[in-house]
Amino acid sequence: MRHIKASERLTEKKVEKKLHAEKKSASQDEDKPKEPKYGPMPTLPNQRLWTRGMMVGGALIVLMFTSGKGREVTIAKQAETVQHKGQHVHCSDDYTKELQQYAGCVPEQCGRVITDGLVSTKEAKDMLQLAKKGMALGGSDGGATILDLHSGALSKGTAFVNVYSLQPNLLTPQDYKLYKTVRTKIHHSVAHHFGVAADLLHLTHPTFFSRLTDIEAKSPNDEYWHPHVDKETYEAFHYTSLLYLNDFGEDFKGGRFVFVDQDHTNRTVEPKRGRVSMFTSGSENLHYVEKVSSGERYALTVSFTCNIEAAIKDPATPK
Ligand SMILES: O=C(O)CCC(=O)C(=O)O
Ligand SMILES: [Fe+2]
Repeated sequence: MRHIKASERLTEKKVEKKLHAEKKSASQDEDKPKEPKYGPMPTLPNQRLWTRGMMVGGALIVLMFTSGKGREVTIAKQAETVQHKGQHVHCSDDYTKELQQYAGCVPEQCGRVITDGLVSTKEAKDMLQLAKKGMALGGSDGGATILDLHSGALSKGTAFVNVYSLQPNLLTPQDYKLYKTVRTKIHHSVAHHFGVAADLLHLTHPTFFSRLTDIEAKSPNDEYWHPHVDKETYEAFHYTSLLYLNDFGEDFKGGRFVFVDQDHTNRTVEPKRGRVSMFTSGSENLHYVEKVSSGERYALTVSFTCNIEAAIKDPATPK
């Protein structure tokens, strides 16, 4: 067992409190008690009550079978500014095996947090330019182009090329600096919100820029809209974060991020430039991205692990 320092304990307590408070306010938002609209219910003779009850019950059953859709809640709209808005979600069993091995790092409190303002609009704009510069050297034939500045992988046609082989001096010293500044901010924010000491958390593969469009998929890599669990795709993942680089509804249509929750509720995040979404990577956070219907949607996926063997380094100037 790792000995948790008193100061860390305090931080964890605070985070726990914060997540509780956020959960409370989130559910309060969603389930505000309504004033009775039509005044008190009239009292009815027993028989009529029965018939009424049967009718209402029947209608409910029909509704359940015909709608089958559950409800939708928006966690963060593009037009609003949110600060650490999120929910607690009961952790899945996905981490049980690792709890001892990576004590103090593996999620024990699961959920998601969305925050604007951590990454400035200027930083997000500059990151977008960086993504565009790299992607100009390739691009998928289908709807999803990815650029991984750690490995150099870039979609081209229906396969991948290495941007550093194509252009060794692609990134300027300012580019490296910007990338590192932004990813360090996200790193500390993930650590803080999930109550983990930042040095126990490591950046992992794949961490990449994405550009999503409405172009028809040409390879399985282009099919970005399937519901999935990040930890099932990449075992080392413990925390996933996303930085959105442009705006839903303005730069592109469709492309909202959707958490598919066990309570038959889809909880949606609308991408907004500079918005960061962080969540635990297990099956408590099943999610998908809606198909983009027009425009180009840019984001950066930043992935974290507790397993130092799966750690990757920041991109650095070639020697
Ligand atoms: O771009 C997004 O909003 C999410 C992408 C995603 O689900 C992923 O990279 O695993
Ligand atoms: Fe994902």
